[in-house]
Amino acid sequence: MTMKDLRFNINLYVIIPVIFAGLTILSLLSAYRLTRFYLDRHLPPEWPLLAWGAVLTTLTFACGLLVVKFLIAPVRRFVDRTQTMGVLRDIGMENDPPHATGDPELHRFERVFDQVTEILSKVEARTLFPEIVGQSTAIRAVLNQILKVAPTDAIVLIAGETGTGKELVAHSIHRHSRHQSHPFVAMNCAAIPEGLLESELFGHEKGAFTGAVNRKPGKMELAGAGTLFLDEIGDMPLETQAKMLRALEEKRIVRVGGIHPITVAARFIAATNKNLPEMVQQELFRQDLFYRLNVFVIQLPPLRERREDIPLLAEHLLDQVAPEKHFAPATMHLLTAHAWPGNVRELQNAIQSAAVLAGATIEPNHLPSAILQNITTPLQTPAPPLPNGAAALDERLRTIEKQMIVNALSQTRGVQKQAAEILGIKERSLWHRLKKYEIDAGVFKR
Ligand SMILES: Nc1ncnc2c1ncn2[C@@H]1O[C@H](COP(=O)(O)OP(=O)(O)OP(=O)(O)O)[C@@H](O)[C@H]1O
Repeated sequence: MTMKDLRFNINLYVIIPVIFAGLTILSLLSAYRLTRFYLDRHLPPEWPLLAWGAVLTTLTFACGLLVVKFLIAPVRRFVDRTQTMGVLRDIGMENDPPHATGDPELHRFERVFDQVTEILSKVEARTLFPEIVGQSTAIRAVLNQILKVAPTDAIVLIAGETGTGKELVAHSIHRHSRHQSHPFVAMNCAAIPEGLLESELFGHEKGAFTGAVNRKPGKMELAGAGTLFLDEIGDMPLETQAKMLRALEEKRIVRVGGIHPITVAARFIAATNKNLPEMVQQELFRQDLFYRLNVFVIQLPPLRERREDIPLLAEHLLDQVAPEKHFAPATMHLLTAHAWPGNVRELQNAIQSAAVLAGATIEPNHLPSAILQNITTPLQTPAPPLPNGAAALDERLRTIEKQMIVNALSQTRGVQKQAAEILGIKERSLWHRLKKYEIDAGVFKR
């Protein structure tokens, strides 16, 4: 805290109580003097005292108003200005629950402050983690966890389905840690043949086994004082797990075929898409290693549980491969509705291939067939924002109807007869609706 802040605090916290205490003392003294004055002259002091009391009450009331005005005015100015900026959601008080009590103005302040804090936290996340795209609550919680754990040396276990961004998160932890100026070394335990895993991890001496023609440092050594990211740790064989545990506990390793211990300075981050507790129960994963790894767990949510991130991610991923292209609204609806079992990686691949096929606009028929066939939640597709909170029911129904038609046509790859059957309407009726909504069934044909 600077000296200036300190002076401001002392001023506010001392001056206001001093003003009111001073007013009370003055009132007491003047009332005492007034009573004495009248009693000394054998006159009744009641009426003069009452009049004096009224003057003092008005004075104190005015002082209170001034203080409140002095304190509230800048807050109100700030709130008014932010409300006209348009970045805040409409905070109409009509949405307040009927039992809401208290000053509506304070309610308004509270809501604006909440939204401003939310926006600032998004801005902070964007600045600190430009590589991690997403504004869902789940992703923001993950970013907070990264910020918390990165400066510590704690082992981190990142759990999540394939393609959810585990390696990306491990990288971000490294970038925000004291190890950032040292290497980030990643090793996928599932991608290395069982017999070679130990030598990859700990290194080997020349002649340690057939083919070991030279001494080779392992990933732990290569990471130095950096970060070692062990992906798919659930696929590590039990024997290697025992050695890994020892390395984590003793912070020392011995190369395969070697005798000299080497100190390990790297920070460990592990990731898995398997259910490790279940594997422990089935004795496929060592319990002691699991406890050692299970210190700080970051659970990455699958994409289908944070659908609000899909449009952002899709735009970001398209920007990386074809910034001049854009999505047709129907394509974005389909992307948002898909279940994405392969998560962000699947989305990335879908966008890459669609960008190759498409011209300036990516239409539904440019998407991989799995996305067109595998529509799981047609009605959960978010409707485009409506013009105002009290938008007509008709408009909402039109949007839902249009989405259902688009989804049905996507499923049937533009075959109107089948689409009409899915929708439970006559083909003629579908034809009329296509005309009404200006939907070109041809774009769904592949
Ligand atoms: N939130 C995100 N923002 C931007 N890109 C992302 C995000 N999440 C994942 N990606 C991208 O998706 C791809 C897959 O991510 P990553 O390799 O980190 O997933 P993973 O969970 O480690 O996958 P696996 O389990 O298959 O190893 C990467 O290209 C990554 O950059």
